[in-house]
Amino acid sequence: MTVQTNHIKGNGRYDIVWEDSFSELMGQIKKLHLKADKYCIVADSKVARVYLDKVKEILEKEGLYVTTFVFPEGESSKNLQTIQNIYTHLIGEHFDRKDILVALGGGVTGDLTGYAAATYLRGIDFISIPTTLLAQVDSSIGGKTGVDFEQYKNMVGAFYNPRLVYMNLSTLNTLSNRQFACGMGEVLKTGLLGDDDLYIWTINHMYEIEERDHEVVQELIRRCCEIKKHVVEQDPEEEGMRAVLNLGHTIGHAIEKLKDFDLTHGECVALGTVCAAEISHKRGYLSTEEFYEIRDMNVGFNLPITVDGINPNDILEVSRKDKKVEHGLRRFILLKSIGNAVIDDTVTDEEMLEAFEFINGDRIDAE
Ligand SMILES: NC(=O)c1ccc[n+]([C@@H]2O[C@H](COP(=O)([O-])OP(=O)(O)OC[C@H]3O[C@@H](n4cnc5c(N)ncnc54)[C@H](O)[C@@H]3O)[C@@H](O)[C@H]2O)c1
Ligand SMILES: O=C(O)C(=O)C[C@@H](O)[C@H](O)[C@H](O)COP(=O)(O)O
Ligand SMILES: [Zn+2]
Repeated sequence: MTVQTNHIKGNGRYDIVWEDSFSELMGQIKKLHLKADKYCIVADSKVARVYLDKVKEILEKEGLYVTTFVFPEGESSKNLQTIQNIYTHLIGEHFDRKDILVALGGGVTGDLTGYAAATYLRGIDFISIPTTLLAQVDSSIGGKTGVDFEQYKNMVGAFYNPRLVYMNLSTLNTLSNRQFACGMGEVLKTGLLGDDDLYIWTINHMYEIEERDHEVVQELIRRCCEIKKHVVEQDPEEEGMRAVLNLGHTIGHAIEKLKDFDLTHGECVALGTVCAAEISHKRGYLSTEEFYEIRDMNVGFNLPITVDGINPNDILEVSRKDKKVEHGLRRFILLKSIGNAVIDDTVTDEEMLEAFEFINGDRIDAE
């Protein structure tokens, strides 16, 4: 599948390749006719232990010079300090504008590597090898790169596309159940915002997904990629409708920050999606059955339905600093129906507080 986003600075066109091993990686890279002398593979400490040597060996077999940059795993590394460390490494290795970064890992690695690629020497090429479900269904596509700043999510970044997205689906075999569930948070979001058929198909295949049935997971990833491609090709730099991909993220990002990144991104998105569905239900867009089904799907896919230790007023405060705030108004993503998300800037503080109460574990525990 090829993503075509012509008017993004950098490279707007790239192939997304799904394979079950790394065996086709070099062939795909050769197709790009890159003029690089050097490759730097960026990976977090956990992914490095499992996959770094394999990918390095594949590149080195072609006589390429390969260096590696490994950072401590986790969201707490997604910051400007790690970006600076990448620059220092690249300068030390004399990387020039023809040389290549390779993001090997999950969304954190992709966001960091993409941003380093967008900014080092005003932009060098990068290749993405996503290894988490979340990265394969969402973050490796669409060119959003960046880092957190003062723990505010993705506050600094750039739209910058890779030259190639190479998915080796067998890497999911080593993913923990919690990280697999994290990816499911974005999968459920994707169906809800853009494809009711995918949403229903996902529910109907809950058992096979839980078992990580190869065929089913492969189809799941392809379908999510199709939807994301469709959205980002229409609005590559989020001037309008791309914001629907942010379903669940207004409250989700606030929870992520307020919980000091103890919850995964996908868990927070899943909680935020319940809140968005609650507001959509109160407004009469979703039926009571639809709302409760959305909430209960979190349970079905090992995602939370409550969070504790958060002052609801802090949700309001943090979400006022959301990137989607325009002219002081929060832009919220609501569900007009299953599979049809809309941007709405009329959601009030009261609606948000009421929705949060639905997932507020402190309140629910006290009952
Ligand atoms: N750019 C985008 O469009 C976009 C979209 C969605 C999310 N994101 C960002 O992505 C990040 C979340 O991504 P994530 O959930 O992949 O987190 P992550 O990159 O931190 O990976 C999660 C964990 O899984 C481990 N891991 C990765 N691949 C593995 C494998 N194959 N086997 C075993 N362990 C493996 C990692 O070491 C890490 O501990 C957040 O920062 C979020 O903001 C970005
Ligand atoms: O690609 C997009 O656009 C998305 O919104 C996908 C989200 O899942 C992702 O978490 C993204 O990083 C959020 O973007 P942000 O601009 O709200 O930080
Ligand atoms: Zn997300």
